[in-house]
Amino acid sequence: MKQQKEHWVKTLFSFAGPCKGKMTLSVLCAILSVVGGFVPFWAVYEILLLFINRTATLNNIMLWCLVGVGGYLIRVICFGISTILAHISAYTILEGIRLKIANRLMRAPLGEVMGRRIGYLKNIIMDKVEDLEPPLAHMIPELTSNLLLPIAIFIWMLAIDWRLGLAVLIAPVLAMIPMFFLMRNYNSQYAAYMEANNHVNNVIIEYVEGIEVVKAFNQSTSSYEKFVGAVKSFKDFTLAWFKSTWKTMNLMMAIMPTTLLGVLPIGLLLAQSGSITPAELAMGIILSLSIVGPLMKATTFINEAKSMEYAVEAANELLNLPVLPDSGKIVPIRHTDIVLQNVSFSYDGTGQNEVLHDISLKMPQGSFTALVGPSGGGKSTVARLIARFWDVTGGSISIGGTNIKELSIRQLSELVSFVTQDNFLFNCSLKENIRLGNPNATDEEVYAAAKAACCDDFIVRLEKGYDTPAGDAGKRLSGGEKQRIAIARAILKNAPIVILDEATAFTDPQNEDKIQKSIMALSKGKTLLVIAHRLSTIQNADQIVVLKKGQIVDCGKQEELLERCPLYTDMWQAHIGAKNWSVGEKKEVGVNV
Ligand SMILES: Nc1ncnc2c1ncn2[C@@H]1O[C@H](COP(=O)(O)OP(=O)(O)OP(=O)(O)O)[C@@H](O)[C@H]1O
Repeated sequence: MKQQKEHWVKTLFSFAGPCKGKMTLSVLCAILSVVGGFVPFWAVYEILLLFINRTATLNNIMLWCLVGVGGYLIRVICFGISTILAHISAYTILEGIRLKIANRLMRAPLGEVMGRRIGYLKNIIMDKVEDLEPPLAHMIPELTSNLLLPIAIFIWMLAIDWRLGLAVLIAPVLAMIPMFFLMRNYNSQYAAYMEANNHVNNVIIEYVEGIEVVKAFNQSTSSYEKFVGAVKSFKDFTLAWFKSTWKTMNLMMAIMPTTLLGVLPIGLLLAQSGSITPAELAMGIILSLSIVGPLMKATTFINEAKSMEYAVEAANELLNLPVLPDSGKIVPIRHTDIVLQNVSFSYDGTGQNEVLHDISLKMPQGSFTALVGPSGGGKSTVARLIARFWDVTGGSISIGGTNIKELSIRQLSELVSFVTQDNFLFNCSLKENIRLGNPNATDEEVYAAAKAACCDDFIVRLEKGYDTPAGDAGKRLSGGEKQRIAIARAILKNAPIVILDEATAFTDPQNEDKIQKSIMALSKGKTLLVIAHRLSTIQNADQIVVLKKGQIVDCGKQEELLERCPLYTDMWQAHIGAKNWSVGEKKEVGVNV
């Protein structure tokens, strides 16, 4: 069911909980600063009165000067405090949004997160959320004073004489006419601007993320041209928008400050007729001039509010990621048979794009199952569903007789070790990277796992050995070495179910033996599911499941499949042919994965 869209302001302020007090205080200080800002005007008025009434003495002039300076100090200090509190509140809100996004990413189905590009996630979590800071931090003190000040001035002028009050409105009201024309297409123009902006962002991210491929295929010129094209078209778009608005914008900016055009003649007429005193006229003129600055500044917040709206909406995309339901229950599991019962699945949740159709399969505890089949057949999808990266759309998956949805996500992750070819190393030492498999493991246990995974030899050769930061080591480690570290991690985790998704992808003649040994160490006595294109690595499996177009074509031991499954026979022959062709004299490894 589609969620009803929450207004962006509501979303934003739902993060203001921890700083409500500070925000309120910030508003109060902003109001005080506006009040303080009036005191100098009042002091000037009183001094004018002293001169007009011929009662001015050095003492009373000094007194009013002090009052004026005092008011000004209150204005400056309160504005400063309000700004500091508003900044603290803004950063608290930003922190709240980022933490909630991180939390949502953890609770969302893993596939939802992995389906998004790193650049895209970084752009939202860092850049878009950061876009909120300047308007948020400045809105409270500045917008409060920029709106309150003109209102208060208007009331003051009404109090002097209602006609003088109305006179000060003439210029702002006239300025509204070009403003109205300016705002007619504002929403659609801003949307187009954001689209152009996102396009540039995407091209930049693609350019940086894909730089390896670009260089490898010598496409740097065309990629650079695409990049330059995007930047140029963004410039053209913004300039065109600017050009289409600058006349109306300048007209508005020209009219807005002309408050004197109304106040001066009307004020003079009123003074001449005796309705207001000369001091009140002078005061009216000063006030009408001081209304201009704040009004002009207030209009800039229209743009800022729009940019906030877009930033919150971008953050909302991640804040509203679906959450994988977590039963939170720890269910006693007596065995680790994995059973897929009539499993169907589509990545978009619709029946039309199903990638698995009614799959039933049993992987008994301690057995070795291999998934093979043509590319795109659904092998990785089956593996990911067992690890619950997504939930099945039909049927069920159970471990030890319990539907995996009934297990807490933590329990399931303790039951399953998932090793893929994307072996991410965190920015800490290699030792800590291996220890991620079991944070309570001692150093000795880490070394033992590394030895079992055949990584000890290359790690000790590094200058700092196990303490080498993964960032430094990562540049020097081969794909196969990184993979063995991931396997060491999984050995340390010692989960009863092991899933290897293309884990032998980096196998080369030098590495194959070592990787196979490490996999053997990892999978001893475990329920093992292996996805492999290299059929020689799975020929001893207890059952080989042949998957094609999301359906099980056949299932059996290698000998059985070679006898009755033409698809498997073709694949095997292609593999043997390719292997003989590629490694020639290399001895075939009889692997018991
Ligand atoms: N994140 C995803 N979103 C949408 N569709 C996906 C996603 N991942 C895979 N698919 C689609 O699901 C189908 C099965 O893909 P899957 O990766 O499971 O196949 P596979 O048999 O493991 O392929 P290969 O051997 O090439 O890795 C394919 O059509 C693929 O395009």
